[in-house]
Parts: sequence; structure tokens; C-alpha cells
Amino acid sequence: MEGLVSLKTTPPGISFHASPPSTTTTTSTSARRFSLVRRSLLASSMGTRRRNGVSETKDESATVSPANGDVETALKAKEWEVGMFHNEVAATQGIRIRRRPPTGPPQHYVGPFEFRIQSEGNTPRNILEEIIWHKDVEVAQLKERRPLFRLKNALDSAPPTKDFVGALRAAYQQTGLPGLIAEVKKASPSRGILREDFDPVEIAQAYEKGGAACLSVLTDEKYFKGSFENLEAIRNAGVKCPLLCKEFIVDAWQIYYARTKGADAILLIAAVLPDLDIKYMIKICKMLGLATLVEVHNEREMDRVLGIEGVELIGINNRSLETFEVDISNTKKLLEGERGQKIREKDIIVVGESGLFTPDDIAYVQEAGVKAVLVGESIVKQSDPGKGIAGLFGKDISS
Ligand SMILES: O=C(O)c1ccccc1NCC(=O)[C@H](O)[C@H](O)COP(=O)(O)O
Repeated sequence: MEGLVSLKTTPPGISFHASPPSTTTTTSTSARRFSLVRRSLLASSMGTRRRNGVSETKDESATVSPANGDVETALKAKEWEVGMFHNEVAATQGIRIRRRPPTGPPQHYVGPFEFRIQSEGNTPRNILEEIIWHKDVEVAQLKERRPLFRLKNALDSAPPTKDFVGALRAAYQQTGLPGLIAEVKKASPSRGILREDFDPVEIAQAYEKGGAACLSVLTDEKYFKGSFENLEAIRNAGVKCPLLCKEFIVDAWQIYYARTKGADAILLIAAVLPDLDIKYMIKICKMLGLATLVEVHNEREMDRVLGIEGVELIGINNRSLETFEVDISNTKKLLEGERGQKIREKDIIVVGESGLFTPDDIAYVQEAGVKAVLVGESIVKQSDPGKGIAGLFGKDISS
């Protein structure tokens, strides 16, 4: 339902932005077009071009040149096209999260007036969608300031990546318990502030001492009060655990950026990213030596992800991002029957995520088939987060 929410005078100098023209293209045509545009855009971002049907890889610095206005304009036009078709393609895969508001942001400027008109097309349906819309704008601004070719030096001098998947496998083999990915998280939309005296490096070191196999570091500032500085500080403090950059990835640029800040793994959320994005992002990660944790919430997402080649780690999130309700039986449900069988055949490690507080919770998800767990709240809130790990597992897992 539409309604005029507010009307106020805009400061001088604000211009009127016309909405992009609506499209009458059919879904299958747009899906095809999306795929072509996407492929060429990702090829550009990876420094690959095709000549006579053969892929060639060239120096990234030569791919996007600031001096070449035509290339930049063409890239922007492609990005705009991709954005236009993204929601349609995603919907065909059951993805309800829209990449950006289909009818544009709620503000409309007419002369000196700013209208705020709320409608289904410009109001996020849930917190995840709100985060994604915000992230889309944030990343566009970051990219504008530091385009890919400018990340090249930082990429070249980044320390070698650590083996995230290997660390989880080793922990499982050594302890007979799920390998722990301990989360460095100050706050979350569902729980608010989790810890006031938040020192990311101290927490990371305590986790490592307490037996964590890997760490997950929230980098989103607005909703989780995290940062890339935290990730970098933990990496530079000599923490040996491999690091997951816990970010809402919507653009390949973020993967390169995460790598420059010391990430060893990134998160890809199937509720947000269509299959083709996941597929190409996994390829980019492999090229950069990063692991990918592909997160699912339901059977449909699990089936999509099981159809994607190269997936090594699947996270089952027990938290509904629409209602925030946590139900650890979600992990069991998604690992039953043929799905569990397929996972075992492919030797994929499943990570149980969210809502794990007690040794019984750990035993329950392990029984369901997980070989790793991602835990934040229950350990970060303890005065000694390292000792919190012993409480979570019911025993000291640090040796
Ligand atoms: O936790 C939230 O409120 C949330 C909201 C929107 C998107 C993601 C969200 N959480 C991220 C996570 O999945 C958790 O940080 C992670 O699984 C650890 O969960 P927990 O052990 O329950 O802190």
C-alpha cells in the first residue's frame, strides 16, 4: 500500500533523479541477458577478455583504467543493467531478498520538496533485505573511492592465506568434536549489544587459546558494529587461526577487499545471491586462495547449493532472518535423507550456525551430521570468552 509519509523542503542543490525506465522484457530473456552481462562484467573485473572465442587473462591494472573514461562508462552501464535484472533472476530461484528497492529509494525530489513515499517496492521486507539494500549503496561508494585496480598493490602484498577448511577438518579429527568457528561480534540486529567492553584482538586471542579452530570476524559496521579494521588488527596481532570475513557480500569487489584485509575465507549467503553469482564468486575465491562458507536456511537453498560445483563448506543457519527465531532442529531437517547422503558423497563439511549454547546443543547438531559449528553470542558474552568455549563443549578443547 502506498502512502505519502512526509514532505519537507530539500536543501538547495539537491537534484531530481529520474527513475530508470521500466522494462517489459520477459523473465527468460532478461535472465539470458543478465547472464551475458554478468559474465562479461565478472570477466572484466577478473581481468579476462575473449578474443576469437578464447579466454585470455591480462593484468588487472590494465582492465579498468581511470584514464579510460569509455571503459568506466561501459562498466557502469553494465552494472546498471545487471542491477535491473537481478531481482527477476533471483526470484526464479526462490530468492525473496531483492538486491535493491525495485522502485528506487523512498525519497523523491520535486523542485524544492522531498517526498517520502513508502511502498512495497521501496520498503525492505525484513532485516536481511534492509542490510542488503544498505550494503549495495555502501559498496558502490567504496568501489568508487577504491576501484579494483587500486587494490592491486595491497593484494600483492597481502600475507599468504591460511587453510580454513583444513583447520576445521584437523580440529574434528583431533577432538572428535565439531571444529569451532568462534565469532568476534559486538552486536547483532536480533540481540543488540552483546558486549560493551569489546576488544576484538583480546577476544580473538582468548578464543584461540580456548581451542577455536577458526575465527569469524564481523566487518559490517551499521548492523553489527564490526569493521575491516578489526579483521586487519586480529590478523596483524599474530593470531594463527584462519579468519572468516563475516560480511554481506553482494559484489565481487568485496572479496578482493576482504583479501587485502587478511581474510582467509568469506561468507556467501544463498538467500541473497543467485547461483551464477555464487559460482563465479567461488571461482574468484579459489583464484585468491580463499575458502567460501556458503550459507543456507532452508531445503530449497540447500538443493541449489548442492548443485553448484566447488562448494566445500555449507553453513546451515538456524536463525530465521525474517522472524529472528532460532531453531536448531533446522540443521537436522536439512541433513536428513538424500541431502545428507549427497553431502557425505561430496565430502562437504557442514557448519551448524546460530543458537548453540550448551554441550547438548553441540551434541545434537553433531548427531545430525555437522563437523563444524559457528558460535557467537554464547561465548562472546562470557567474561573470559576462551573459558566460554569449555563451557559450550562441556570440556576443555584447548590442547
Ligand atoms: O544475528 C542476527 O541478528 C542476524 C541478523 C541478520 C543477518 C544475520 C544475523 N546473524 C548472523 C549470524 O548468522 C550469527 O552471527 C552467527 O550464526 C552466530 O550466531 P549466534 O551464535 O547465535 O550468535
